[in-house]
Amino acid sequence: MDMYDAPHTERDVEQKEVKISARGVQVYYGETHAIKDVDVDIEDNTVTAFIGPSGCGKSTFLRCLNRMNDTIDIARIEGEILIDGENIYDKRVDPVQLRAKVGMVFQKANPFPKSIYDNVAYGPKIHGMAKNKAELDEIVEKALRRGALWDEVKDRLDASGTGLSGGQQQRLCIARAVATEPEVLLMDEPCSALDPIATAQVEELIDELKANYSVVIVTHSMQQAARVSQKTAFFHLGNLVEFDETGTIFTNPRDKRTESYITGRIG
Ligand SMILES: Nc1ncnc2c1ncn2[C@@H]1O[C@H](COP(=O)(O)OP(=O)(O)OP(=O)(O)O)[C@@H](O)[C@H]1O
Repeated sequence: MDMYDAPHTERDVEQKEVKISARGVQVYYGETHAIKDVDVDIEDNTVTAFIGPSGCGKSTFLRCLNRMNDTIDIARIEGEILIDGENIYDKRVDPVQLRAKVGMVFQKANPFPKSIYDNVAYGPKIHGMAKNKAELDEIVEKALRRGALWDEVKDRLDASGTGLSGGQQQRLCIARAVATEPEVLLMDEPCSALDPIATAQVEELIDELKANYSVVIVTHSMQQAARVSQKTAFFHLGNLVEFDETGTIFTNPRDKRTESYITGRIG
């Protein structure tokens, strides 16, 4: 085979814009050095998976991306994280505004004990996104559609969010997160409490969300990382060991530690 017959190569992989740039990030919890000098560029319109053995720092690093670690007294962060070129740790950045731009979905669905409508309307209300009820209705409908939940709840928007099934609650939390028009969505093991059918629905939704957001997902399931992500970062003992196309990480990793993890020898 000569070069003209060469199969599609990496050059054909579409280059997306960098949304988040981390440089020299260190995180300490008291004496524990949880994240060690991490550099990474996370792209827009891409699902990026963080994988690695328990305690390797995946959630810690995820929480750095919307300053959720600020809420942990003993946590100390060094280095720079830029979103659209702006350092999110700059003193002028308001963490509340930042978290509207960088939404988060947690392991366990945590709807407020309020109606489905109010769960989604809450963020847009506090951020003054709607001038009147009609505009708020529109925002709520759009967010519930983005959360792939609208058809299931449109006739019972006044019912309590906590009365939905686990999978529906998680999609409600995704709808709540997208209602404030974020640009980045962070998901910390969003399917770990869901059954296989609800997991498949949420995974399908994650795939759709990448059209509008940069999505970063922490997962313990390598199958899930392989199914939903285009880029994968492998963490080990606080180090970002390898970051590449998901296909490369799972079929041709460069580092022995990555190989051991994906073949089940560590973790
Ligand atoms: N709030 C905290 N206070 C003190 N230490 C913490 C805190 N959160 C995490 N750590 C420590 O930081 C390290 C990284 O933890 P982290 O939860 O980020 O790992 P992880 O890869 O997400 O783990 P898992 O897969 O088990 O959720 C661990 O040593 C953990 O014990």
